[in-house]
Amino acid sequence: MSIASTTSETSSPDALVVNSVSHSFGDKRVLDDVSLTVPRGSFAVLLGLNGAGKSTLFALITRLYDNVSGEIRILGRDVRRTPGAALQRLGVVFQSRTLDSDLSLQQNLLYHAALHGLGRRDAKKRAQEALETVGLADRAHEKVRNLSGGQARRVEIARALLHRPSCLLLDEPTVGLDIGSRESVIKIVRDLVARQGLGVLWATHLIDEIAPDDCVVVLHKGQVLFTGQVPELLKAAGAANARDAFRILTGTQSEEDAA
Ligand SMILES: Nc1ncnc2c1ncn2[C@@H]1O[C@H](COP(=O)(O)OP(=O)(O)OP(=O)(O)O)[C@@H](O)[C@H]1O
Repeated sequence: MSIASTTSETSSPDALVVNSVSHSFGDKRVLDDVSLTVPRGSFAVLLGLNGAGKSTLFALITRLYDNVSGEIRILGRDVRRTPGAALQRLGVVFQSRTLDSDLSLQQNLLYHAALHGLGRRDAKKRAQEALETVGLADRAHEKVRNLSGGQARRVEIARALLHRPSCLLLDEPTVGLDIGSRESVIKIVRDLVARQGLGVLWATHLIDEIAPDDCVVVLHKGQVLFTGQVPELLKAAGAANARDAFRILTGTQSEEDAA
């Protein structure tokens, strides 16, 4: 990840650019001049404790809230000026579960595809492909309520891929999952980056989800404290491992601060 942001539209724009974005709820400033860039084909980790501002940033990127300051671009398209074109290139897995448990996996996906204006036949084909990508094609006609938490997350990833986005946002996608399910979800997303060149922004408070060559953005109390790869993080903090580096940078001490 580069700190320098691509603010103009180019022939090969970054998957996501957030440039000098701030946000307040009333008097409370929860994001303060936040900038980050996720190039295509890269896995970027937005690392922050509860309350750091990760979900608020996601709400601004997805236009749930309006960014009144700064600039957000998806594949070069400004989300405020050209929201349709920008959001068309974005897939999102939100923190809270949003599948209909009384519908089958395929029905959940077809419903979402219809919202994106996909025709029925195309939607069925894409739904099958997306379920194959997450290893659940053989469960397409089962009800979501029969799935484990990790499997349901994988369906949400499949759903986020239906309209073939170039940028994928995932907000704490592994919370509440056991170790095996977490690993499977992370692997699916890393494979999407490696094989399909998606740019991924993965928000988490779990330091052990970071791989050495990931781009890491440390967000703390609404401010970006660090942007770069793990070796630079260790160097910047003078620490032996990422957990210690995070604690030093954020001034947090206790074990439970960053799991
Ligand atoms: N709608 C809101 N109104 C007022 N304050 C809010 C609102 N949403 C979030 N906040 C506050 O903004 C700050 C950032 O919250 P946010 O949910 O973005 O953090 P987070 O990093 O996603 O943490 P978590 O994982 O716990 O959701 C917190 O102090 C939170 O209490």
